[in-house]
Amino acid sequence: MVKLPEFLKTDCYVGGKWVAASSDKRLDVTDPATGDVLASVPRMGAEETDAAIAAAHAAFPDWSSRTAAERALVLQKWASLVRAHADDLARLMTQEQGKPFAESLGEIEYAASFLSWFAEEGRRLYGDIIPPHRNDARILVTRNPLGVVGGITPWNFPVAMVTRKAAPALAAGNCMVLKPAEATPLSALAVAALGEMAGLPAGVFNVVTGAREDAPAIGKALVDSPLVRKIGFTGSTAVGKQLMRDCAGDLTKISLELGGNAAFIVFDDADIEAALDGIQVCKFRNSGQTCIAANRILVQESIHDKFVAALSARARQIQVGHGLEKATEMGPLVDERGLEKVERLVADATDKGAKIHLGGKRHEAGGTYFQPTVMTGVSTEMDLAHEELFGPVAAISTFRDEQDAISMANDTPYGLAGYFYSRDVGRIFRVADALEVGIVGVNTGLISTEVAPFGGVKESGIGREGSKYGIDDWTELKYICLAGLGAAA
Ligand SMILES: NC(=O)C1=CN([C@@H]2O[C@H](COP(=O)(O)OP(=O)(O)OC[C@H]3O[C@@H](n4cnc5c(N)ncnc54)[C@H](O)[C@@H]3O)[C@@H](O)[C@H]2O)C=CC1
Ligand SMILES: O=C(O)[C@H](O)CS(=O)(=O)O
Repeated sequence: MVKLPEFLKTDCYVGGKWVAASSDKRLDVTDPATGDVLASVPRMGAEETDAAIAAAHAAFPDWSSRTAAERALVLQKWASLVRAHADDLARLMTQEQGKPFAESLGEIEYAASFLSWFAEEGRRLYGDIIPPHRNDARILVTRNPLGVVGGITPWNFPVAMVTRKAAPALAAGNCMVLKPAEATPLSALAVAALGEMAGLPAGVFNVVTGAREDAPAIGKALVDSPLVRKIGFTGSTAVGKQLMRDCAGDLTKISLELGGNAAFIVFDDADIEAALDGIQVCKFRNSGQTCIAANRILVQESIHDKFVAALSARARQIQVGHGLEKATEMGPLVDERGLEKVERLVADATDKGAKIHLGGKRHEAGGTYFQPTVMTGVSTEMDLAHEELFGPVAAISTFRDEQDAISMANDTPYGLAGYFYSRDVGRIFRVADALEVGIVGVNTGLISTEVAPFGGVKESGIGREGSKYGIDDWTELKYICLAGLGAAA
């Protein structure tokens, strides 16, 4: 366990103070690999959330009136502190979320990159001066902060999803109340501690934690408050839709990064070894618990058997274990609920005719570990063709030709990411254009970067995070018609 007291926080961060719940109720945080209790955090609700909103509201005038360069200095300091504490943050993340230490380290750098990136994007929130419609006037357009904003984040990237929301929001001059996932609150509180060390003024960034059953009340307090102008959410499509319905009450803006059902297409002209490398990162990273994971693997008929054999041989080598063990390449699923979902989807598929080539069951290591799994003969009659697996299961189907692959890939209400491997340049442009997604990986399974717009279409979400586009949703335009200036001589 991380032993740096100024770093590991087990109370919530509200108005620049570390506080418990008014009820004193607390939630145990456990290591998914061992079931050991790591620490406990407050179980907050509407009352404490309202207090955090009030603190953010009180902090907004000063924070928003600072220059973008002054805010950037704090965010850059925050980024350097996150990087300076990468090992401890990564160790903490591995213990509360389960991913291998090397993946946690990678996520810490990814998280810091959002702070560095948006520190500078905040300094480029340029407006416009538009040629006026009358000659005694000037037209100005400015981009302004919203005020108090809310963030609700998931457990699968417990540090990067926090900074991917907080960095643009604060860089634009907003003040935030964040609710992290019940499974991984310690990572979010550690990020807040480093923000405090970086010089964030009291109330600019607030973190309220709670159990799963507290989430609706915290969410409702955020959505219903007339002071909260926007909610940024990453998580399941079901919860995202509910939040969007609730935001309609007083038209609170909302951006949604929701579930996916990514197709991973391997054409017969693909570099097979490269495609296998791509599946390694796009299917088995984070034990498959990412919304951009390869949920459906579509392999062209002529290379199917060779590909399945090669993939099974690779998957068989994956070292499963505790994320802090050096040899570990894949950790446990985050909780029993996630494990039962994977078991249900695998059983449904085999009942409907899918064939297991490798794995398919709980791992002999026990706990919430699941075996790296390779299944073939997957069809649209099976639930896992339509539902986010969020597990280390390579579900393979075959396709005849390019049009068949595109139709299968687009046959889903989701539209976050899609991947394909081909070395035919005409096919690359045709398929990239035809996939109904927000993100396309061509000859790669790893698309995550702070410089590119991350987000989905259809039922995978609204808005984009990261990139020069990622700050827009945390700002509002103002048009100023400056008239009475007299006509130019
Ligand atoms: N798109 C993505 O990155 C993610 C997708 N998922 C999908 O969602 C499934 C379930 O995972 P969960 O972690 O349970 O996702 P979830 O959507 O239930 O939780 C995500 C966040 O929303 C909060 N939340 C839950 N219900 C809420 C409510 N009524 N009001 C306000 N906040 C609420 C949770 O406490 C957490 O902080 C996964 O199996 C996966 O399919 C989950 C996490 C991330
Ligand atoms: O940036 C990423 O890699 C994703 O946000 C992680 S997830 O949303 O696919 O889980």
